[in-house]
Amino acid sequence: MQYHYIANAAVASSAGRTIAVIDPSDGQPYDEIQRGTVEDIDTAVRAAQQCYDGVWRSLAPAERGRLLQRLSAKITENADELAAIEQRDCGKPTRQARADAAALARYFEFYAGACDKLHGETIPYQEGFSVLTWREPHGVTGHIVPWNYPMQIFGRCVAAALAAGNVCVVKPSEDACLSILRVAQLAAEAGLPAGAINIVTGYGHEVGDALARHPGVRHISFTGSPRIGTLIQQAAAERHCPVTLELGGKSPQIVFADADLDAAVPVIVNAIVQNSGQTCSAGSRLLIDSLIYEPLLERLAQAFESLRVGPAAMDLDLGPLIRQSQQQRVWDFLSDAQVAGIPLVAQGTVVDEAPDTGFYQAPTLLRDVPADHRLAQQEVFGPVLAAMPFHDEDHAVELANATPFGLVAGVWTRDGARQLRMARRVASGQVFINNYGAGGGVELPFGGVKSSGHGREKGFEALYGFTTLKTVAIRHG
Ligand SMILES: NC(=O)C1=CN([C@@H]2O[C@H](COP(=O)(O)OP(=O)(O)OC[C@H]3O[C@@H](n4cnc5c(N)ncnc54)[C@H](O)[C@@H]3O)[C@@H](O)[C@H]2O)C=CC1
Ligand SMILES: O=Cc1ccc(S(=O)(=O)O)cc1
Repeated sequence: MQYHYIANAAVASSAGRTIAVIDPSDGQPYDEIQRGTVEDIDTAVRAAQQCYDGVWRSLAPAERGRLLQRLSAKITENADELAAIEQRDCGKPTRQARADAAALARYFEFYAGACDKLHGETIPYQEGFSVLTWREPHGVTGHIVPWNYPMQIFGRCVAAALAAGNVCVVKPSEDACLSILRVAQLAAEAGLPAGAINIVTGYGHEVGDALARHPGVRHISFTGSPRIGTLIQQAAAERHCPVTLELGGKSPQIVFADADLDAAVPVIVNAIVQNSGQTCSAGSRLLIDSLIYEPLLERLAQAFESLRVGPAAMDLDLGPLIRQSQQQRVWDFLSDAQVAGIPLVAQGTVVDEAPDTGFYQAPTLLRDVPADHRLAQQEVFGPVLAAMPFHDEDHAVELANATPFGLVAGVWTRDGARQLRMARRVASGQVFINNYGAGGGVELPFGGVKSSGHGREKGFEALYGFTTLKTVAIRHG
């Protein structure tokens, strides 16, 4: 049985109700989490505020940094255990689960080093004045985390919020929260004071909504679907609370005829199969120069056909999807493709060892997908790559920008001038030239434009979102 983690202690739901934890590799329940309540959120926010007022706000930034560094070391010491928890909870192949644990440690390491480097400015103003700015924390920050990368997304927002001097209340996904509960225990072992990190589990419409509405929460960071992002922003707007929204995308990989295809093919494949396509920054649209359309599709077909899907512990190319409804969502997209006559180029294989009760989906390559079809417009959040041809650079830009989203783009060309032109013209928060990273390194600011959200996570930039700027104007004499 798992409990909320509030003020460095395990706490049961005030309603005494629980939710089953399902292993996506076989669809069977194996644990229970607390089904939190509005009262549980209130308890957590109060604990956080007490920590902020009592200890956290008066800690020297360098001391905050030491605590975060200690937590990073604890995560590294316990990385195998954390990876094993995440693997079973989310269905991640071993390599991915280990990479996520390493990234979590790296978030705390990076932001530990940033605590004492976040400063304001002095501003030349008028004779007789000194003007300075201070970057002040919001206080209690709320974090609503999805199920696709629980450790990584927890790390990227909570480490930055703490580094900026805030305390955190976290609502992980009801579909995957076990690793986050364990990290909160490690934080206590690392010496973080009671109330600095508080975790309340439960359903989004119950505890997520309560967190977004709580008057004591002064900033919300949310990663998830555009529909829920809108609800969060509306709830926060009631009390003018700032929000950071990371809402996924329909990110294009744009391949010109002069591209190095040997380099591009494995990266294009990985960008859609990593985490079974359940990645906000998945490269889910493939725009191909018509001059190389057929040969590139042939190479990709071979690559897709070699991919194997199976139980997470088998550490194959792909594990299962997170839950049955996500599997159904992918099936619905694929059956729409069939009805629309969109050609299926290639699929990988679900291995015989995969139980029928698990949530498996073979990676699928589709071609000639019309730019206005929902497969080219909406996030599938599964391993489905939609390819389409373009005839020149303007057409490539037009297609790249023809969705409601704008999170990440990949551009493959050897032409230096075109690299820069494309980077300017594509509407997205990140552009990768001749590479593609699922969000890139910890150092690189990450976030979207249009329906992909607003605000930036990661890098130094994230710290600005977790602070508010105070201007102090002193008149002398
Ligand atoms: N950008 C990203 O990384 C993610 C995008 N998605 C997209 O969303 C689709 C649906 O997945 P879901 O799990 O349903 O995403 P979701 O947006 O419902 O869930 C994300 C988080 O929000 C919480 N939540 C749900 N309703 C809420 C509410 N009314 N108030 C406050 N919090 C709430 C959930 O409990 C979870 O912690 C996916 O197929 C994918 O397209 C989902 C997860 C992550
Ligand atoms: O799903 C969105 C997502 C998850 C992880 C990352 S990264 O690992 O920080 O690159 C980026 C986007």
